[in-house]
Amino acid sequence: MKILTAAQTRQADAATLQAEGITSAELMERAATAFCEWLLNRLPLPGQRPIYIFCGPGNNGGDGLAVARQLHEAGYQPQVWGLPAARPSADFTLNRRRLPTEVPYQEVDAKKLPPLPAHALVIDALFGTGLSRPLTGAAATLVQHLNQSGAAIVAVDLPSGLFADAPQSPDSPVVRAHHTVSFELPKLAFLLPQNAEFVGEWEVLPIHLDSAFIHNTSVDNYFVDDNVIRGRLPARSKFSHKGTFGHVLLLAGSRGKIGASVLAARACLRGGVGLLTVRIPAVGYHIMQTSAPEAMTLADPATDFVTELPDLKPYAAIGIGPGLGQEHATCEVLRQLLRKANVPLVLDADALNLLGANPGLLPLLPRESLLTPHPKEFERLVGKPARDDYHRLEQLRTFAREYKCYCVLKGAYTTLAAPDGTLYFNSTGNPGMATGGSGDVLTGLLLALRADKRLSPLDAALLGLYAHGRAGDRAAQQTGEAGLVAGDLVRFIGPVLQELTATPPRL
Ligand SMILES: NC(=O)C1=CN([C@@H]2O[C@H](COP(=O)(O)OP(=O)(O)OC[C@H]3O[C@@H](n4cnc5c(N)ncnc54)[C@H](O)[C@@H]3O)[C@@H](O)[C@H]2O)[C@@H](O)CC1
Ligand SMILES: [K+]
Repeated sequence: MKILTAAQTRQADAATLQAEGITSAELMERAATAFCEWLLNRLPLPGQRPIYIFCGPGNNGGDGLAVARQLHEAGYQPQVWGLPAARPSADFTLNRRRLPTEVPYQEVDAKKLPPLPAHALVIDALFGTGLSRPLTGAAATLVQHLNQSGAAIVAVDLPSGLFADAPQSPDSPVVRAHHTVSFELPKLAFLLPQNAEFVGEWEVLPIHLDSAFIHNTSVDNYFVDDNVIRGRLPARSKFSHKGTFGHVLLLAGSRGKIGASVLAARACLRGGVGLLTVRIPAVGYHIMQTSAPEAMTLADPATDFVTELPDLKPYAAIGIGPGLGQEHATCEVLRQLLRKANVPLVLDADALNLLGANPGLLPLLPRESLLTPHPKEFERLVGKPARDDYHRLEQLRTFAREYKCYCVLKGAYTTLAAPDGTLYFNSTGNPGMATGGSGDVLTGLLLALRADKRLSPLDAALLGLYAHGRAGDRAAQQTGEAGLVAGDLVRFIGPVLQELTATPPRL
């Protein structure tokens, strides 16, 4: 799914009007109808809960007025409050006129704001994608009033005061919505941790914007949901053999962190790899042999950490990092690997910390390497903290472009940057996955998929991130979020990959 900017959304609206020969008021009616359907499925019967609709002067306010009319038609009695405005939009004015006389419309007086009972439902239709500057004056006072009311707030399209795709100034108030109900495509603002307190739960309802326009519009950001991923994993041919799915090497583990290498190895095996060899310090030899008997184990001559790079010839892809430690000798192994490898690399955890501590190694990264830092590891990689979440995304884009790599920033809506700077936001996963070892599982899974020659590097990465999150969602259904441990994810990798596999066309 594409993520459009506010400007592109306006163009999509215009393209839809032209392609369908409809008026902007008709498109507004479609948005209001979709919103009301969503709301009516959740509202108690009329009369049980007071509904207040706050409307701004533009088309977001126009949506609010159309919603008020439709709720009235459904038997509800909303109160409508409008911000005083010198030049309301044409569709605002039209819908203001269409508002039945039984629906009270009052202008907001910043000095005498309406009292809002805590059990009220507030619909925030003050500002949407047309917000052009931080809120001040009556609008700012009203937003603060709504936030302090304790009422449940549903925002139409965007919480008012929030920009769709840019940071807001820290002193501008923003509506703290419990739900944000938007149209057609998600907005970048919904995906950033710094906006979570304003956006709440979000939903995108289809209003059938012109699909040809959306198809032909190039974007910097994508949202990766089930529709994007399902069927991306090709079905296995009846005649495939273990060579088809590649022989991979995993360099991992150090004394006290052998578990990380075991989790990555198990995930790699469940990810469908043909053969797996693990390079591990001698202390982990027996542990690996008993915990993951399907893997071949190459013990390092050193007891506690990896000090020697094995012959790389047999391998279709190589992973390095889980539990590796940051010894000097291990850093030399990484340096040699970066110099010698001519197959896809997956780098995680201590391999990234070593890169961060030795930035001279970064230019050695082979093209299309896949790196999987969490925000702290990413900060070490780029050497400076981000000002905010938007800045971090730009750092991520720049990093991927500069080193021609795929770089994953782990977290809610884990974000993949491709070498061309495009960002892909993953939609699966839950807070239960914020637990030790879940990154090791991701590394193993990505390594298996990266070795699968049938998948492009982009598809391997997108599929791996999506499947990892979905395995986490399945696991959490059984264990609860708090009870989830990384090993639980491994059990669900197989079934989830099966669900995402392409099915042959029906006869
Ligand atoms: N494709 C879609 O998503 C559709 C969007 N529609 C709605 O249209 C909205 C966009 O409408 P508009 O472009 O009219 O924009 P808005 O309604 O978001 O706001 C624009 C108005 O607010 C004023 N304004 C901007 N910043 C301000 C500030 N800080 N303080 C005070 N006034 C400020 C502008 O001067 C203008 O009058 C969307 O958010 C959505 O709700 C729907 O009506 C139809 C379909
Ligand atoms: K709004």
